[in-house]
Amino acid sequence: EQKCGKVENCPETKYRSLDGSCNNLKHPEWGMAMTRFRRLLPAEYGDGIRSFRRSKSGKSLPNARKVSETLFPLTVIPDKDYTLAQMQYGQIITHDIAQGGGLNDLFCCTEHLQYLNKTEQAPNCLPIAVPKNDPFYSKYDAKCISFARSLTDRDLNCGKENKPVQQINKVNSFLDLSIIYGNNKKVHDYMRLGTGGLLKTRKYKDQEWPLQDLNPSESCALAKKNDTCYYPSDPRINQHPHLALLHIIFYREHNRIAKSLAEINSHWDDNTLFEEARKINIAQHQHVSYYEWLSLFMNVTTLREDDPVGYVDEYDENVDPGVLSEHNNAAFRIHTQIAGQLHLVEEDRGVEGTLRLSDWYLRPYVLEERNNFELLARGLSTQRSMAADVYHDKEITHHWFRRTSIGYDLRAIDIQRSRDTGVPTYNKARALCNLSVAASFDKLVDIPKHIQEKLARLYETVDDVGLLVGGAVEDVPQGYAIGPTFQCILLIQFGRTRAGDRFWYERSGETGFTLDQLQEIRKASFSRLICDNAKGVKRMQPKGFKKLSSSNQLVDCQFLPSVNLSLWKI
Ligand code: HEM
Repeated sequence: EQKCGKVENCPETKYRSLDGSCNNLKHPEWGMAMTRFRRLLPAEYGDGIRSFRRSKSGKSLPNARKVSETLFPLTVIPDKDYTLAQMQYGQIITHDIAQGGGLNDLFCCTEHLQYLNKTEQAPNCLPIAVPKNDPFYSKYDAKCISFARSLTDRDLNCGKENKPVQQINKVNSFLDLSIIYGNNKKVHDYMRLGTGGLLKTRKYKDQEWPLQDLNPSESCALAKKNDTCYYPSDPRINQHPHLALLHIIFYREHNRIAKSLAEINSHWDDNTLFEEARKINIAQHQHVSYYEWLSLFMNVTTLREDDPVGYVDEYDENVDPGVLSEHNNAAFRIHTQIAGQLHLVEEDRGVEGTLRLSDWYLRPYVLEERNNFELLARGLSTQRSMAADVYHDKEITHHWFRRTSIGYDLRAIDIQRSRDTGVPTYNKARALCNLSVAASFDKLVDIPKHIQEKLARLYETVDDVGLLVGGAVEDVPQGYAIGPTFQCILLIQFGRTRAGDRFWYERSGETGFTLDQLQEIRKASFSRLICDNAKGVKRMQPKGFKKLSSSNQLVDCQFLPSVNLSLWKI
């Protein structure tokens, strides 16, 4: 059954599948959608199988909301170098390779975080307090818990009963723009126009927009019935305006490439045009992700050389690209750089207005009003992201989904989610990374003293601190966005994501490009993507993830390197 990743036969094709199956011909299920997250370390559950991790002495760990409030206070400090685009591209990468959420019975408890300030304890739902007399309790608790209970270990764990539960990644683990193309045929086919290699789009104000979701439900909190909400090629597309904006950039980029290819190769049929455009779109995205984004973010010299010329053939069929739980449920949950106010920025880079993030969760239609799309696109690459530190914006730690509920704390959800998913302790991850293991709070060498003291007040022993919490409070070395433990995990993950992808864009052979084409792909940049797909943006700085400066000044879009598609002429 697909859920457990069984693939019978792999078709012969030079293009990627949608669900990631058959990328690896020896292990066709590796990296496939609806298969289990991988682990570096054994899961740590309270009962060894599925319940929240507990303290070493067997007690509940400190309340997640309390941990969030104590360790991740509210302050707005802009980053010195990065633009908000740097943060936003990170969310695109995350969504491209992982979608977790809950399939184990404690997931529902995480949903109750909004009640954390109340004191009564919910049965079956230990660390979360939900008042029984609250209407939400019966609605959610009963529904959730009974759903969860109806799942057997078999459902949860691909038939491996009585083994520690492993959560399922609903999307494929490859960096392949599945957020745009879908992870399954049904979604994919719905979006294909069937001619010219194009994706279906809606024309409005002389621009192309994604299809409207005709049955919007939980994925959208519409103000008025007919307001636009986008068809969920990825269910998270509507989450907030900047995320939807980058989705649209990639949609338009696909059609832009397909139209050019159709002019160059008029004999190509719909499918060839579609697959070749998809392949180029994905290649550019992989290039921006690794060379422009990841290299900014952390020291990737151990991951690859800076500026390769020629092919990079590192594919290894023994490398499993499946997303790691330690990555998805701890190290990569980098929510500290999120900004609560989104600037609307004019062509001269003056700020014309601001959108409050929590006003616009699940209301993407704001992009289509006035010229907001362009104003927000410029804002993304002009406004600075929040600093990579312990401080978080209250839009995310108090008001997440404020308009549809009383407001969640995303950081508390992260903390709870990592306990849900059996993520191991900080010390165990440090040992795995060959970093020092602390015998007491004051021996946490990468964590500042004042935070060591807070940890000591929250936890019984240093061995109770989870990877997500310990890693997120480490000192961040100058020029990086995360501390050494998270860097170690990300290096493992992104090393596997590349070396485990048979279709990696820098490879030679029939899945790759000609050398000349590859050198063209290497001209792709975030700024060029914006220039080509946000019509009203006429000037961008070459490095869109970095703030404007004397060495990164605005230039006319035409002067930014671009990929010459005429090299695809056959
Ligand atoms: C405005 C920006 C962002 C918002 C509003 C946001 C919000 C969220 C939400 C609501 C979740 C689900 C939490 C749960 O139920 O477990 C989540 C998960 C996650 N986020 Fe973010 N996030 C943002 C940016 C980022 C960035 C920049 C990164 C990394 C660089 C990131 C990494 C992750 C990861 C790895 C997950 C787990 C994914 C999954 O399993 O589905 N997020 N985020």
